[in-house]
Amino acid sequence: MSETALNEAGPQVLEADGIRIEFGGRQVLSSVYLRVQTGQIVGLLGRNGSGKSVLLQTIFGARAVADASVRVNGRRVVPAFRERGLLNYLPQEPLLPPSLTLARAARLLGVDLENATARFPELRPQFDKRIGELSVGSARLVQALLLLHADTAFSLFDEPFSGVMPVHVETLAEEMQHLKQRKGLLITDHRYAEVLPLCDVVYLLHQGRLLRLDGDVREQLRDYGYLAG
Ligand SMILES: Nc1ncnc2c1ncn2[C@@H]1O[C@H](COP(=O)(O)OP(=O)(O)OP(=O)(O)O)[C@@H](O)[C@H]1O
Repeated sequence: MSETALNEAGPQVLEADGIRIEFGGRQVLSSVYLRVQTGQIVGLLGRNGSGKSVLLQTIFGARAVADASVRVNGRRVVPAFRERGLLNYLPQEPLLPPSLTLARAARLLGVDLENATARFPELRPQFDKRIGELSVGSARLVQALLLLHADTAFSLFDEPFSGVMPVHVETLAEEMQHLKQRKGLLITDHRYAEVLPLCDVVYLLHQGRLLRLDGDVREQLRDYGYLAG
């Protein structure tokens, strides 16, 4: 296991701080602060276009932002993806090349495919298939599972449940719940009914500000117009 993921001294804390982004004079993120630690699942909700993907890209380091501070245990790590074993990121778009077989993709990511798919017997006959040959939902599921099982302290997931059938969404959610014993997960997905029960902390991006929701989360989601009233 990598040095970052294996820390007997206590949880790893990933923080993003002072993230400000504007496009064409429109402030999408204004001075956002977000925290996730190993052992936690953190949910990031927000209306379409509120800036969830932009925030994940910025934390990962795929989007350069002036003055953005991303820290692990207080140490600045920008771009974070360069830090070995720190984090991986499932974008909204397909991540892995369609020409790779599942088996090869797993090997490249250092993941034991048998173990990663143990709860999904339907995937077993597909190990030698190329990712491009899988159905859209199966490809999404496989990519989420591989990143979840990869040896990083954190995983950032942008819509991991998108296109995945309900029975697999439930099992993937259970898998996330199980894997958080050794990781911190930051998840954004509009399937809030599946996301909310998973989360230790819920943030809502609303008009450029990131609000940490405590108390009756659903009521606040209604108040801010994310859910119908
Ligand atoms: N490169 C860019 N140039 C201009 N505007 C951009 C760019 N990238 C993102 N935006 C804008 O930033 C805003 C936030 O986009 P983002 O994709 O982060 O939203 P989101 O919350 O993930 O939305 P969704 O729920 O629809 O996935 C949107 O208004 C989008 O149009």
